[in-house]
Amino acid sequence: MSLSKITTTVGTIDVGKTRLMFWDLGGQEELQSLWDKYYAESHGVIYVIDSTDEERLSESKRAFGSGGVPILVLANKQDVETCLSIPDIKTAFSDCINKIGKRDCLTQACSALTGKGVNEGIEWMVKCVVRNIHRPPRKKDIT
Ligand SMILES: Nc1nc2c(ncn2[C@@H]2O[C@H](COP(=O)(O)OP(=O)(O)OP(=O)(O)O)[C@@H](O)[C@H]2O)c(=O)[nH]1
Repeated sequence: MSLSKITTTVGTIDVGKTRLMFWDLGGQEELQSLWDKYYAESHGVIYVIDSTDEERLSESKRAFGSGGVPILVLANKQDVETCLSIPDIKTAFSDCINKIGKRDCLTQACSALTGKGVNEGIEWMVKCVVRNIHRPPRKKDIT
């Protein structure tokens, strides 16, 4: 595999007094073994789902990791008329309930094209992370 496929991009966003650092992890199956290393140091996980691609939903489901940090599912491309609705997506993910467990989880409709719904999702994540400040990620588990 070429190195450029593994490299992750990092971005930072300040929301009030909170600074969020993002790692963009590739979704390809051969990269998924690396995810656990990132999960172990993360305070939250955001899954960006393509709401127009029903076939790849099952792929996203397989990628759903277990753990204790909040999960934001951003159902992207909601501007496309034929997209899956939020109830459809929630139904598709209903068998992931065991992996979600007791942690916070939100499925938020959004469109990267128009920007709609993105802020709502990020603000929700900030609230969860700040509230969990005494519940840090599983850093000790890193091998
Ligand atoms: N209509 C619509 N198109 C979108 C939206 N978000 C992304 N796209 C389009 O979907 C295509 C893929 O977008 P990318 O941002 O390259 O997706 P990606 O998952 O980051 O792709 P990788 O480069 O493989 O990681 C592009 O043609 C985008 O313009 C959206 O909210 N609405």
